[in-house]
Amino acid sequence: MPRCLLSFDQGTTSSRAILFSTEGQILATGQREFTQHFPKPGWVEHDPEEIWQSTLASTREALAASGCALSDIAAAGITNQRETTIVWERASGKPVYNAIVWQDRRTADVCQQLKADAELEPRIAAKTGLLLDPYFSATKLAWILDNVDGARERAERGELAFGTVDTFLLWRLTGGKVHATDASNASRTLLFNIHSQQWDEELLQLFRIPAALLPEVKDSAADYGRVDSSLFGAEIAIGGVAGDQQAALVGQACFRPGMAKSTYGTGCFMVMNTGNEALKSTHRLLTTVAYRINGETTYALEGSIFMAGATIQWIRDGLNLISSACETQSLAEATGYENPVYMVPAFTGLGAPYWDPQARGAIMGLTRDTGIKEIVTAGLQAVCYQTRDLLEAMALDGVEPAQLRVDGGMVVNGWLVQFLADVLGIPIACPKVTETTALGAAFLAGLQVGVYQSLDDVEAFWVHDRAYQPKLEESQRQHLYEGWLNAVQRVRCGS
Ligand SMILES: Nc1ncnc2c1ncn2[C@@H]1O[C@H](COP(=O)(O)OP(=O)(O)O)[C@@H](O)[C@H]1O
Ligand SMILES: O=P(O)(O)OC[C@H](O)CO
Repeated sequence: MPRCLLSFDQGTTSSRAILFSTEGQILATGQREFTQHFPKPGWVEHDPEEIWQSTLASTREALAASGCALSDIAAAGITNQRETTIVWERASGKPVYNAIVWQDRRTADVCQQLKADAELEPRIAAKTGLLLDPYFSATKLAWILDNVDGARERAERGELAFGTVDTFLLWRLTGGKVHATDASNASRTLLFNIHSQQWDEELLQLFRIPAALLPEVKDSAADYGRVDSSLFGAEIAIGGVAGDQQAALVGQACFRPGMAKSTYGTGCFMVMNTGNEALKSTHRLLTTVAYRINGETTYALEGSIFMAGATIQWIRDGLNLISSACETQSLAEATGYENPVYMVPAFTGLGAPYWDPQARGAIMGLTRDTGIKEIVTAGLQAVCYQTRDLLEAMALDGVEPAQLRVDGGMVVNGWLVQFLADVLGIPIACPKVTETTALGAAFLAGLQVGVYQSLDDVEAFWVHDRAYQPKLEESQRQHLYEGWLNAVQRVRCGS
């Protein structure tokens, strides 16, 4: 009986491959960082060939470290940075342009022009659960078709294929045999109707996207073909695909309505399971597909923050105030909660619930005795205040979670997580296995090949590690948060 599951976890800054036991324990990991390209202000690109090579290298590293025979692998799952848009030639598999990354704002003007028709955004939101923002794939895809020589004509002739990163990897892994995505990834494109679960004709026309480009949309646990044997030495069944934040919801075992997780990596993404109801937010959160299994769609509400760990990277690499992210904890401990400095890291505008692409970052409340530690602490606090913004929006939508499960690279910082509990006023739980994104994809793959019969089977594998209880007086919690709201108000440009 095969005893492990392989996960390809293709993130914004690195590609990881993780082998899990069928009980959800990590057996081996491989990881490769790759280059971030910033060709113009507000533009962010990745080289798809580098995404591919780093995926191959990290997988080979994990396979070698695990000592697992390929025949031990029951199935593989793919999870990925979402929205990032790639177009390639069907004949050669060669991309026609770099991947336009989810953070890229080059199509902000296009979105702004479309918003001039006040009825359009609500109509799009009703179909897709999303807003008119450059974050999503549709305007990025249109940009490639309009700016790469001959791309539109070739797309119309059926010579090109579009995909988010899962689809591109699937194409490459299967040797060009499978052009597919899952419903959770499709739901981030602005082209997919989350109610009918189909690509939407009206949206394709609006964004001028030829249907011939599009992949088939499958369940998140489905037959996605097999990894070509030439790549790792034997075929491996691909049984699961999900966008990374939805996969983390699965890896955090948030299977019941009201359960929520928040992932603190480059950005922060808070996702709450809303069951089979596509709950419509009236406070600018996104409605999205959490996962689709056996044709049954589970929906989620999501709040997306663009700058979480990336704020700390900027403090480290842009300002050179620290030499490593882990220094932030002791600096924050030395500063304490009553920090008069507020940082609003709106470097690429503000995401949920403000959706203000024109807002820009600011540091406020500086005095003559402000030093490095206050600025660093303000960076950590900003991540927590932004999470509170999301929680407030969920509460106004009538679905506040009673507890939050957290993961991602930042949650090793105990000060940050305690401050988060204090600012939110709800308990926070960290699991033992924090690679929840990869774990979620592995669970979906295991479900498809019969390692598990249902998601109930994997619930027991979520093992609690640390809990943080809120300790702050309500009045102090409010006082701190009001300082944040005031700071945000000052950087807003309106949207
Ligand atoms: N001790 C720490 N305190 C605060 N932030 C940290 C700490 N360690 C890492 N980080 C931040 O976590 C992020 C990395 O998290 P990770 O989940 O690997 O990101 P991603 O998957 O988006 O590439 C980095 O942006 C880094 O700045
Ligand atoms: O790769 P991450 O972890 O930064 O996640 C990126 C998100 O999927 C973007 O929506």
